[in-house]
Amino acid sequence: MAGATRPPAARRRAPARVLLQACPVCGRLRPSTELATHVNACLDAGNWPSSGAQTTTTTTTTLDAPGRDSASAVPSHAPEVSLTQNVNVNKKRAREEKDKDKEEEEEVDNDDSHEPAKRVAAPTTSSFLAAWNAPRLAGHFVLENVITEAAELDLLRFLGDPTKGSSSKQCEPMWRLRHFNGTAYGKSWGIQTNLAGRTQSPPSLRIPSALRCVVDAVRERASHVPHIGSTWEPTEANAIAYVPRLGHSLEPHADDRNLSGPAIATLSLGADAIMTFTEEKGTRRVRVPLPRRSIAIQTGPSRYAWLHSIQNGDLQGELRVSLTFRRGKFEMERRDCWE
Ligand SMILES: O=C(O)CCC(=O)C(=O)O
Ligand SMILES: [Fe+2]
Repeated sequence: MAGATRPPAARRRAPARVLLQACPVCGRLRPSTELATHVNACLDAGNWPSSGAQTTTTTTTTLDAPGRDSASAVPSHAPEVSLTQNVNVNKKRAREEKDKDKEEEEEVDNDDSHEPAKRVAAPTTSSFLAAWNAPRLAGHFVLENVITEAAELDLLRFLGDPTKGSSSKQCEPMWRLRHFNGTAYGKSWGIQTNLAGRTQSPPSLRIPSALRCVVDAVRERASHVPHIGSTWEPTEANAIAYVPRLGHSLEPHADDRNLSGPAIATLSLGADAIMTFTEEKGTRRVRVPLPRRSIAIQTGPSRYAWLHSIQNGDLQGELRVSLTFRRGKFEMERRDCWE
C-alpha cells in the first residue's frame, strides 16, 4: 500500500509553493520573482517573439461601438485562441491548481503540528496578467486597468477639455490645435523637442506632479518590460486630445528614434481606441486595442521597426486623451523636468 511507505503525517509539511508565470517572450514558466530578469535576458538574447508566434494566451478587447465590426478590434495576427478559449484554459489551470491544493489540504489535515499550510494565490489572476503583459506585437505591451475610474476623471479634469472653450486653469499650457502627425489638440511639458531642427532643450514648463501617478503605475506594472524596470524616469510628456467628430486622427509615424529613449509609455483616457501598427520595411499590419485606463508601452521592434497611427474611425466616444511619456536623449535631472 502506497500510504504505508509515507512518513508519519505529523512530519509532513506542505511543500513550499512558488508562483510561476509564463515569460511573455519565450513562453517558458519562471518563478514570478525571477520573471523580470528572465525577460530581459531573453530579449537581450534577441528572442523577440515574431508576430503571431507567441505561445502565451492573448486576450482581445471588443470595443463596443454600434455599426462597427467588433472583430476589427482583434489584432490581425492574433493567435488562433479566442477569449473564451483563454478563459477555459485559465479555468482549467485554476481547477488543476485547486485539485493540487485539495490534495495537499487532505495531506496536511492529519498534520498535528498546527502550523498553517502555506498557500499561494489562485493562478487565474497571474495568468491574465501574463496574457496582458505579453506583447501581441514584438516589444509592445498593453497593461489594462492601470488607474481607477476616479483617477481617470481627476486626470481628465486636471488636463481640461479643449472642446469646452478653455483649458483647465490649473494645467498649463493651454491646449492648442496641432497638425503634426495628424490633427488633434496637444500640449507638452518637460524637455522641449524641436523635431524639425532635431534638437532638444531644457524644459520651459516642468511636468506637473499630478501626472506622476502614471510613472508610478508604469514602474509598478511594467517593471519586467525592457528599458523600463522599477526606476524608469521620463523627462518629457505630451498630451493629445482627439475629438472624433472633428475628424481628428494620428497619422502613421515613429516617435523620434534618436531624440527619445527606447521605451515610450502612453496612458489612454476617456475612451477606447485602436492603434494600427504598420511594418516599416514590410506589409504587415497589426491592430492593437488601447482600452481607456490602459498604458501601452512601445519598445524593441514595435518602436524601431513599425509605424503607429490611429484612424479617425478607430476613436471611440466624444473625447480621447492620451498622455505619452518619454525619456529624452538630452540628459536632465528629474528635479529639472518635474514639478
Ligand atoms: O494617442 C496615442 O495613443 C499615441 C500618441 C503618439 O503616438 C505620440 O504622441 O507620439
Ligand atoms: Fe507616437
